[in-house]
Amino acid sequence: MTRIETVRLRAVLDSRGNKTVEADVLTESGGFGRAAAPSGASTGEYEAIELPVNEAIAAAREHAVPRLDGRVYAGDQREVDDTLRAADGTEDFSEIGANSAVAISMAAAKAGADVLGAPLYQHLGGAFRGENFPIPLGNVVGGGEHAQEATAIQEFLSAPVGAPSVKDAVFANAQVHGEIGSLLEERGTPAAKGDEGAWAPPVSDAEAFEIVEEAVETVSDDVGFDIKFGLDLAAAEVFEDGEYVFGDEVRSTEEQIEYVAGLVDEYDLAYVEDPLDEDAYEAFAELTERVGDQTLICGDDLFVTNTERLQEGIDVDAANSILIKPNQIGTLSDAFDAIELATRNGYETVVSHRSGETEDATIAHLAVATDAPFIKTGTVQGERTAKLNELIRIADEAL
Ligand SMILES: C=C(OP(=O)(O)O)C(=O)O
Ligand SMILES: [Mg+2]
Repeated sequence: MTRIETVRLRAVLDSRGNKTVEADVLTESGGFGRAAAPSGASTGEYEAIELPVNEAIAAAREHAVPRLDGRVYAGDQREVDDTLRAADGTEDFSEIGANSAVAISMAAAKAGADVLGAPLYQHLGGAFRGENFPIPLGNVVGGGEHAQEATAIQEFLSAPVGAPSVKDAVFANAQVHGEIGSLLEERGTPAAKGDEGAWAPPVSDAEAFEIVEEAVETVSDDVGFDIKFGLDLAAAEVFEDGEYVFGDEVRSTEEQIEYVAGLVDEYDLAYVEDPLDEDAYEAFAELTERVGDQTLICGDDLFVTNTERLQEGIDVDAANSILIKPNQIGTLSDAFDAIELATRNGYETVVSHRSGETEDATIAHLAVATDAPFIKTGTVQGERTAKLNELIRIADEAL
């Protein structure tokens, strides 16, 4: 049986060198699951609360663990996650921390899968899961909150939309990353890397567009399938007193809509995340009305994986896509609910990492389990390749 015997919590390192929560779930029959919480830097105002790690662990040990040990089945994800919510008692996990909650939720899912002898994506997706694989959106150039002295736009994302397989797509993104490294070297532009492993060169956004466009064209020609690119503008981070301040460029809301619509046309962008502020439902709707049939307009800080905020967006046609980050909302069940609501309403889902990550690969399984058309989980660097390589293994049935 999958009844939880013990939940263990500890602090481990994330990719930024910060502490994060890791959970082990052991079941009475010897099942085992381990998972760690990721952590954002450009966090949305409406996200569930990440507590300081020692506080989150102490609070979860006091309030959640006694309700789980010996009482709840790890294989019953809803029961695990309802128990976490009941133990917390707040809307936003401010008592036990969304970092403790999501680590326990994901570890329980893995323990449930272990007892069943099934891969995690199979346990989460069930027998009638579809057979699609997500297209990986790979961060290749970036700045914003993820790197100093780099682009004002947070992420330029390679989007290998024509790749014949997930493996081809993953390798193509890495090739685009490598090509950009060569282009920067040719230009004599020194470039560090940002938190997610993307190049973080000291260039303007306009220059970055030219470099990324050239790289995706070169690699697309080489591999023989279509590669586009997209953006995460993370606009809420630069919205100040009613204006969008991207480096030296300051724009009103109408100007920002005009600017982004122009970029979609000029670069045939496949994907545009958070082009406007996290409260700007109407402005989002205006942009979606203009270019939503040409590209994905995706809400990250806008929706924060929260069904209530997503429903508000659906009501006004604010976007046509949602980013899914389990730690934004606190449990896998909540993330599933957001995916289901999105899918029912014709929104595309993009399962996503955070800028602070660990080797945990749960999101690769979540994307496959839910038939998500996209996954955003970086391009290179160990904590990113952990998810990408897991996707390749899933496709290869090699788990
Ligand atoms: C992954 C992102 O960054 P962070 O985790 O810093 O929110 C994002 O904004 O989509
Ligand atoms: Mg984002």
